Amino acid sequence: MQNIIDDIAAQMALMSDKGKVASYIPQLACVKSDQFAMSIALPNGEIYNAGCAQTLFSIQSISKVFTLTLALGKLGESIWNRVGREPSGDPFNSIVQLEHEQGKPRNPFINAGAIAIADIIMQGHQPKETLAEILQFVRFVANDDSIAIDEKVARSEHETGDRNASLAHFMASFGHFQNPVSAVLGTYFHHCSIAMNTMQLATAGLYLANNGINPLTGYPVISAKRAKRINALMLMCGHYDGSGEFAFRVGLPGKSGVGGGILAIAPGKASIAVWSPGLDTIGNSKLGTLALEMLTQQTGWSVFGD
Ligand SMILES: NC(=O)CC[C@H](N)C(=O)O
Repeated sequence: MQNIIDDIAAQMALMSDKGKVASYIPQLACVKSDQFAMSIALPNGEIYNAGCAQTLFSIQSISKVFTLTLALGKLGESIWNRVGREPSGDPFNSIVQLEHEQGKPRNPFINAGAIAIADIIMQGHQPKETLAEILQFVRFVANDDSIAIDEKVARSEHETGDRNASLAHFMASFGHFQNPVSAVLGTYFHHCSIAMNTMQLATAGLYLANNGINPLTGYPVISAKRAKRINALMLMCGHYDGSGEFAFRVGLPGKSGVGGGILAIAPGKASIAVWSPGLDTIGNSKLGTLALEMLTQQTGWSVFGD
């Protein structure tokens, strides 16, 4: 396994087109695009790393996997009254479907869906309390208490968050929100700004690769059925309008973030985190996707077979 990921990292270093770093969140535009990291965590506790696997990056939309898990834990299946379970086929920050579909976002991984999930989790509490709960959960599954929010990124998102504010206000206009829009947005911007490295992220995803149980601690995080369903959503919706392409090339449930990270789950086999900040035109990590494609080709881990 170490040879496989060392080889992938070496090949990535040779790529001339590493994609473009996100610039609509100014703080993310400062990140150097020539960085690459990959970590593969196995349910038996082994972890394999290549590249700058200790460098922290902004997990952005990957946080939506953790907030979805929390929301399901708090409110169970009733969350599906507020958020759908279908791929959107539209960009992550699109507003168009909301008008035709009574303010109900297609899925929990597009921005509108994740903002609705933030509202669901808050249950009348302040953003600070909700964020403490989200962080506590991420630290628990990553088995690492040092994980924190990057306040600079959160502020940067807030200052340039007109599109997300539009989505939130538009949904609120249908009477769906239970908390003030500004508080929901504050929660959303901050959970997107959690900073992690690939080692922490791969470890955090292990419960999804291991039937809902964190193999490092032995704690059941969620039921096996719920883990299966979250993986299904990641496969269908985790890369927005690039989800079909990701399934075609990589063949794993995966969730991308505009910070250049991807969390991919090979059920029963591994949790994989990859980071390379340069993005493709859809907003998914260019080299991250390529690295995962190489990995599934070499390991036969695609859920669709060799
Ligand atoms: N694709 C992403 O990672 C988007 C998340 C980012 N925080 C946003 O709201 O735009």
